[in-house]
Amino acid sequence: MGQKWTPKGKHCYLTGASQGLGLCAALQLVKDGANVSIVARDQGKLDVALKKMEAARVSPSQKLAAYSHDISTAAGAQAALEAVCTPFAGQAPDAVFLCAGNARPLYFVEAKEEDFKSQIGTLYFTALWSAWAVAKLMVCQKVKGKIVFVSSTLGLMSFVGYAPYAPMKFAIRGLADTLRSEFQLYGISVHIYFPAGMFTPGYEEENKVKPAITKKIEEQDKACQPEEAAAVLIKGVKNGTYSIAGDFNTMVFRATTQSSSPFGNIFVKFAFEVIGWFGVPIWRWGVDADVRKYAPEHEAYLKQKGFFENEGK
Ligand SMILES: NC(=O)C1=CN([C@@H]2O[C@H](COP(=O)(O)OP(=O)(O)OC[C@H]3O[C@@H](n4cnc5c(N)ncnc54)[C@H](OP(=O)(O)O)[C@@H]3O)[C@@H](O)[C@H]2O)C=CC1
Ligand SMILES: CCCCCCCCCCCCCCCC(=O)[C@@H](N)CO
Repeated sequence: MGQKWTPKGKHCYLTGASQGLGLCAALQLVKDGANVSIVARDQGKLDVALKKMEAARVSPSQKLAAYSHDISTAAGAQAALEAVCTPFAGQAPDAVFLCAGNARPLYFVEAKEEDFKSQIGTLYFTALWSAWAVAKLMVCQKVKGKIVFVSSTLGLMSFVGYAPYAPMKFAIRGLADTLRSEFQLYGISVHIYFPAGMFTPGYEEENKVKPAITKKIEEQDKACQPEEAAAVLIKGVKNGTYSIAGDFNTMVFRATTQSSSPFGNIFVKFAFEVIGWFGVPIWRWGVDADVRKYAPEHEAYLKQKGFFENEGK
């Protein structure tokens, strides 16, 4: 409390940082003078990312590294953490940013078993297993570090198309709320970030499969550049903010779904809550009407895809 956290000279570990939000956050931490380790799967993208980090370094003594691991399993997350800690003599990182994730927006009845499983893996398990491995190491070594989760506006509300995705972002919030409480036992601080849309490579990918009605609803959310989103995230962590959000809509949904987590200034929270009491139902009436109006077009779409002949299989 009071004093700001400074990344300079600290070891920051970011998952999912070969592109998008994670890479932008990594670059900002490099510019702040931190030692930065990143993990993702694709080696080619990691090589490019590491070059960008090297170009951003502010001191020759900064340790910058990139490792390829699939962290959607407990063993993968453990192996990644061990690799990341090796240049630091096995010492736990000072701050961990859990940015790995991707989105596969699909209609629930059209999604395959693998679609759900893969979203559980890339969204929830990447966060859970890394947080678990890191926390155990921090507790053993008495490192009073930081663990930063990345949820989404869709961790506070949801709508058509996000059945494989939003529940995982809600789950991350449940985990972060629990650990914020529990890790006071060790002096480890927990943060959670709720970004709205960001123009990242992942966003472009998800838009290739995103249902038209989902796209239409999302038009009301102006996506931002990931650099901007990363700046909001890092500022929140530096300030010691538990629940971090950078845009109006997210702040409204957060204020109306606060649960037991800390909310910062009570007057600000109250103002957003009042806006939400009226704004959210009005928004929902409009969206629900759009969804119902879309039903005939959706039925035609399912028919054209042969959904009915295959009995949904
Ligand atoms: N973009 C947006 O509009 C929004 C995004 N978010 C969330 O923010 C986070 C970052 O999103 P964004 O930057 O758009 O995502 P991107 O898809 O652009 O980048 C995701 C990163 O995660 C890595 N990754 C994915 N799965 C794994 C895995 N199993 N093991 C290791 N690394 C993995 C990817 O690399 P590789 O595939 O090579 O492993 C990549 O580096 C995600 O959690 C996302 O859900 C939240 C709200 C909005
Ligand atoms: C008063 C209330 C007004 C409300 C207007 C709300 C508009 C809808 C907001 C939807 C935003 C979704 C962003 C998250 C995207 C995401 O996480 C995925 N795309 C993953 O990458």
